[in-house]
Amino acid sequence: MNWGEIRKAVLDGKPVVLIDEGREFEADLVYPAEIASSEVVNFMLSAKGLLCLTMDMDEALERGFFPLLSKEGETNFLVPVDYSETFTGITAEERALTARKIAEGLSVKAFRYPGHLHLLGGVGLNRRRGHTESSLELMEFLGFKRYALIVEILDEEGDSHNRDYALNFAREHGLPVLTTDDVWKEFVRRKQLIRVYANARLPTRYGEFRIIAFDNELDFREHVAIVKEPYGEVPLVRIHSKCLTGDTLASLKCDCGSQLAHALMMIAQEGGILLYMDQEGRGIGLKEKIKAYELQDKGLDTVEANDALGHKADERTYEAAFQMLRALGVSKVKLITNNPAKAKALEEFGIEVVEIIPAPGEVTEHNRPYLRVKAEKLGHRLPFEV
Ligand SMILES: Nc1nc2c(ncn2[C@@H]2O[C@H](COP(=O)(O)OP(=O)(O)OP(=O)(O)O)[C@@H](O)[C@H]2O)c(=O)[nH]1
Ligand SMILES: [Mg+2]
Ligand SMILES: [Mg+2]
Ligand SMILES: [Zn+2]
Repeated sequence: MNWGEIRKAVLDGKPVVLIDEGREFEADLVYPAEIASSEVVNFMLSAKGLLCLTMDMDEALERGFFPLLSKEGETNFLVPVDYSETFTGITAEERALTARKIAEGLSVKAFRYPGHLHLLGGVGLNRRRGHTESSLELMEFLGFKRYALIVEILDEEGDSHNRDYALNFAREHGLPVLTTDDVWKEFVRRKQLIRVYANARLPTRYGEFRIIAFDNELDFREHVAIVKEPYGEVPLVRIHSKCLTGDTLASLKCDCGSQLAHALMMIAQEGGILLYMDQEGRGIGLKEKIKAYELQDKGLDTVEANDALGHKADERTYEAAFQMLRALGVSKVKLITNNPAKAKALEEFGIEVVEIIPAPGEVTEHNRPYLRVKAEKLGHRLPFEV
């Protein structure tokens, strides 16, 4: 279903089933508060979770609603309310009325508290990837105000983490289904949160570049671009993940340092862009990478070591790389990589990968087993024998 079709279903009284795949595996029903009706609220209550109204936290505070203490990253509840002209506030009809009144933008003075409609404050999908934040973006994508009613779907046993039950529930009632990942991807496409902050000359051994730093409200990390102009309509692009040991300390355990040098040389000659991504250790961070090295010293390979530490083999994502390219006005690339996942990720966001150019790295006695594992387990296409 596209956004227009989902909007139609919603206007028809069908809440969206929003599945939190990968995070909590929870499914919530989500519905625009501004058009909440007695019927829809009554139906949502049949899902058995906690019916809440979500709104942007900043706005909730401005309007005088009271936040409850919550730990960093946890659900941000506010004191529940009833619209002042309700009787008890508990009925489906009265909760729907309270929801619509909140969506009208009335201040806290128009409500009694504590009441029967729980409130959740969203802190922005870039800061927290929960149902609360996702529901608010979803409202916006569907053309509604940023207030949603949400409720978890519990199964026969009362469990909230039953994906099949939720899908069945959706089918039975003809409800649209989305994942929080769908919402996140659309968010990344629609909202440009990375902007050029500084652009300076950077002469190097490989040639004369410019280095570009960004204001990054998407993942808040310090990625940079090293650019050689002119780079034309379809620039040569290398997305290089940080490797302190390989890039800076000349480690021979991996091929990163030599790949970086090679890419910079190519870009110096032809023009292009190197995105230097703050994604140390395939996204697990330096400390964890060194822990993984410790396990590799004991005989595990790079994938097994990540696994033993409870990490995915590769935890990188490329939303930031995509938005950096967009900030630089690039929509088509010739990508220097052996890793098909990078090309696939860019294409998902609408960047056209016109050509994939192999990224040769130096093979040493120390990195040969590592490169073999990357080819065998991580799908890398190596332009040389290992
Ligand atoms: N977790 C973990 N990360 C590693 C290990 N060895 C190298 N890395 C990291 O792997 C990443 C390699 O980045 P890239 O060279 O950009 O990516 P790639 O997947 O090799 O893909 P291409 O080089 O483009 O073919 C860097 O972040 C390194 O820090 C290891 O043994 N364990
Ligand atoms: Mg939840
Ligand atoms: Mg590499
Ligand atoms: Zn490396």
